[in-house]
Amino acid sequence: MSLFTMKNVQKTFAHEEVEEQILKGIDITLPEGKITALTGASGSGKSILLTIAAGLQTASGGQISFEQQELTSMRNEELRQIRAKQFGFIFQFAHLVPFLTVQEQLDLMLETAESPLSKQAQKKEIKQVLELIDMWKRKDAYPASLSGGEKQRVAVARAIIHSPKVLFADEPTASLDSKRSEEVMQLIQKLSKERNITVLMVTHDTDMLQFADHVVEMRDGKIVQDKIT
Ligand SMILES: Nc1ncnc2c1ncn2[C@@H]1O[C@H](COP(=O)(O)OP(=O)(O)OP(=O)(O)O)[C@@H](O)[C@H]1O
Repeated sequence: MSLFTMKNVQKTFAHEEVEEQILKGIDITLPEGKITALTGASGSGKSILLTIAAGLQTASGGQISFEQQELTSMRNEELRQIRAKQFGFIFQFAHLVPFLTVQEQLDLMLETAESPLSKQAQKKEIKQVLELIDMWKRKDAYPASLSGGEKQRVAVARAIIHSPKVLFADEPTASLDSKRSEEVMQLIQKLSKERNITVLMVTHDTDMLQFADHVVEMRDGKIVQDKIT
């Protein structure tokens, strides 16, 4: 049994009397501990699929299973617990909390995820992760004083500090230049390998596909290519 699978996922939106099918039966299995990139033309349904997979939006049909649990038939509270503890999120913009320091951003994440670690172990983990992303020296800095690349590195650290099993990333490099984009992707790749995190990432940037182990191309709400690289 795979860690995370989607079967015949559908999404329909109703505009006035007309129904529009945005996702037309998507089947994807995420290889465990690897990076799956979801790519394809604008409007093909990539972001909708990512938000549905992450339990942030409901599907109109189909099944999504994580560790043999059916996310699509789960109650809201159960789903919220899984999202908070087992999933991590990165978006196009870092969305750091402006009045918290770098270190406090990670503290807050551990608290939100109800980390089972002792306070001392949490401190150690934060230090280790900030060293890993080369931001320990900026631990007391506020987001306003960080560069775009630094902010996104902190966002990556925040997304994995609670050791999620699955990381969902929606265009994580879209706000960065090509050098910073590569740095952020190298970081995601390294963390995914070291911590056995399964990653589902939406990207329209073909240069970022070199970091993926599995590439799924979408067109018009369907999968047109599914390739393990
Ligand atoms: N709430 C909604 N109601 C109706 N249609 C929607 C809604 N949300 C998204 N859509 C439509 O669903 C389609 C797929 O959107 P989605 O954001 O998933 O595309 P995408 O492949 O991620 O595109 P991009 O690369 O431009 O971000 C689009 O045509 C969009 O307009």
